[in-house]
Amino acid sequence: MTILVTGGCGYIGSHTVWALADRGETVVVLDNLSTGFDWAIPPEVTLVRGDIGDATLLDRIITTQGIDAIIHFAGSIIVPESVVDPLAYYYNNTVKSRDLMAAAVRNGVENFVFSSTAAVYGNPEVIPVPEDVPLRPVSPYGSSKLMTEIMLADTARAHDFRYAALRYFNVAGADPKGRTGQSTKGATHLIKVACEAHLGVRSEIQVFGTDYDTPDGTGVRDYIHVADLAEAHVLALGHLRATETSLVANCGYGRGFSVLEVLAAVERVTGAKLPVTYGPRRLGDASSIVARVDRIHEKLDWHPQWDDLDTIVGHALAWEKQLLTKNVHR
Ligand SMILES: NC(=O)c1ccc[n+]([C@@H]2O[C@H](COP(=O)([O-])OP(=O)(O)OC[C@H]3O[C@@H](n4cnc5c(N)ncnc54)[C@H](O)[C@@H]3O)[C@@H](O)[C@H]2O)c1
Ligand SMILES: O=c1ccn([C@@H]2O[C@H](COP(=O)(O)OP(=O)(O)O[C@H]3O[C@H](CO)[C@@H](O)[C@H](O)[C@H]3O)[C@@H](O)[C@H]2O)c(=O)[nH]1
Repeated sequence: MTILVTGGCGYIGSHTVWALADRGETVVVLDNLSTGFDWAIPPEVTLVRGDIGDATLLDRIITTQGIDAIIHFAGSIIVPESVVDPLAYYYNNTVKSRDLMAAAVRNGVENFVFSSTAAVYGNPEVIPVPEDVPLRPVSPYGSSKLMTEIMLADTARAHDFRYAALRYFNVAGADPKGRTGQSTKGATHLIKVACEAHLGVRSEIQVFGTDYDTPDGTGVRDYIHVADLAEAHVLALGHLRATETSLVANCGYGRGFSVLEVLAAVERVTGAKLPVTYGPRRLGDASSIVARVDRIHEKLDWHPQWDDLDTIVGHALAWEKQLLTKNVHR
């Protein structure tokens, strides 16, 4: 049984590929390296450089490699970019996910794990937000992922096909063993940007909006360590194989931190003041999103190991220092 991991050279994908390899699973990665890195995965894992929209390539990989499951990370991930160029997001995230699902159905692949997002909730009325509230995304990015979830549910009703849609909240940190991390150039994620600002890779970090309806006026998010998220994928795949039932689950810790609390954690971990400026709200940003997490604990028996903001920041910072010496963006 071989697992096809799309987007496996990216941030979350590479952590999951390492986690699968650590457990002796056989993995094939399909990645077009638009934002991923070939060195981010274990050397023994097969990498096919190509696009998830390439039906011929998908048929060839699935039939020649004996694929029984797909974990689908490949996609475009920047919320404000999706506001500026929505059709690019619907193409890469929605249209091409449809192509990948069609290849799965055509070739009899019955297990499909999908990277969904807290962005499907928009500005939820209930916080922590459970999975079964009405979904009202506030960005094309969130809509592109919701449309994929809808296609997955319809496909599972029509075919021998089951899926896990994992709704990630804010993913941060890096492999505790230092084998991979978030390496994207020009990343927009708060903890990575703050670590870059600390190391002088950026001149400053700007707080986007101080007038939200939150305790300190800045956006609140549920930050989850990427290694715990990778483990959730391993468990979700086990769930699909063992129970043959689909699952939609939030992936977070169930508690929120504001932007200012995160920046304070970075200052605590580094022992240095950050160069902070204050600006307007960013396009497409929700005010506050925190996960309700009963379901993932109950269905997957998930036991997070790294639920601590300072630990997440520490691992992110250690990786950022490695990136400086690797000089990957030269
Ligand atoms: N990072 C987060 O906080 C977060 C939160 C929620 C959901 N997600 C979702 O998780 C998934 C992975 O995100 P990430 O942070 O690792 O991003 P990433 O940009 O590091 O990884 C995406 C990977 O997919 C590849 N890719 C993109 N389009 C492709 C295509 N058409 N064909 C083949 N490969 C393609 C890229 O080269 C890259 O390796 C995405 O689907 C994203 O929407 C991320
Ligand atoms: O330089 C920065 C970067 C971010 N923020 C704020 O920090 C918070 C978190 O922002 P960011 O780290 O960019 O994450 P989100 O915009 O919340 O989106 C992430 O988390 C979503 C799930 O909630 C995923 O779907 C997206 O892919 C992923 O980019 C938000 O309030 C931002 O406004 C700043 O103030 N300054």
